Amino acid sequence: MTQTATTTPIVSVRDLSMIFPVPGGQTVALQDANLQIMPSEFISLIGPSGCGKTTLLRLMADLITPTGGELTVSGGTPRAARENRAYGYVFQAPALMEWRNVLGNVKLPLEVMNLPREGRDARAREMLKLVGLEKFERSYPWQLSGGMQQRVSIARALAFDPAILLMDEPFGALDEITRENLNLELLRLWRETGKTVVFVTHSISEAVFLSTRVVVMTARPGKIEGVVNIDLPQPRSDDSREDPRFFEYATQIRELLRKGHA
Ligand SMILES: Nc1ncnc2c1ncn2[C@@H]1O[C@H](COP(=O)(O)OP(=O)(O)OP(=O)(O)O)[C@@H](O)[C@H]1O
Repeated sequence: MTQTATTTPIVSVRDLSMIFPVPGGQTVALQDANLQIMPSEFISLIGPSGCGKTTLLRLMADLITPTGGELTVSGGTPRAARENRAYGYVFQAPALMEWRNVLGNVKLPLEVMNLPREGRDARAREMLKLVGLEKFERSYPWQLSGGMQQRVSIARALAFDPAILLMDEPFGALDEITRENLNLELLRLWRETGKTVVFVTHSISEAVFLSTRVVVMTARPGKIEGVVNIDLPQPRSDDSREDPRFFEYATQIRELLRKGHA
């Protein structure tokens, strides 16, 4: 039984396409993508602007419907997965409600989902502890740094215990040091929770550092150019960045990006 659980993909993408009609034509945002994501993997999607990274994430989250191919999540439709609260979504901007304090923001999805009132505070506090913000539950978003705000939005995304965390360039707007710290925190959180993470980034080093596999995408049409297994030891640490293989993986990804560009 355990074996079945570990060999069945949590996300299965087969010949998936997304074509948007645009004035005077169409945009092929994603063409014939194939990808199998196993439970508890950390997958990064990397590629130039317009290669379909966000489109792929939005398809998985059932925010848009594919124009071709097949996509299953936990063996069912993306809609069923959404209804089963399989997804937590983290955007580039933290998108917190300014008039709610930190606890109120993290509790929001639990209120929207109509979860029992008694459990909401406890659950929100638990998530704040997980992201190291338990002392800030009464603060308002404007009182927090950008990195702290993004941690609140991660806690919010985790509040109803989704199996899959979809993250669309969550650290793109942060300075390098804050970003590296949050990378380490995210990995700790990933190890502790066993979530499957699908993470969009423009940074090759961020993708190598975080991921078990990196999906390299190219634009016009948006497609998957290749997938690179990142076989660096776990848990990753600052030392991982000094590992000679780190540079080899980065070079491999850069070459795939160049190939797609050419
Ligand atoms: N709703 C839409 N209607 C029309 N075109 C769209 C729509 N959504 C995305 N596109 C187009 O599809 C292509 C892929 O977009 P997508 O946002 O997935 O790219 P991306 O790789 O996430 O880019 P970025 O790195 O800039 O966020 C782009 O050419 C984009 O303009």
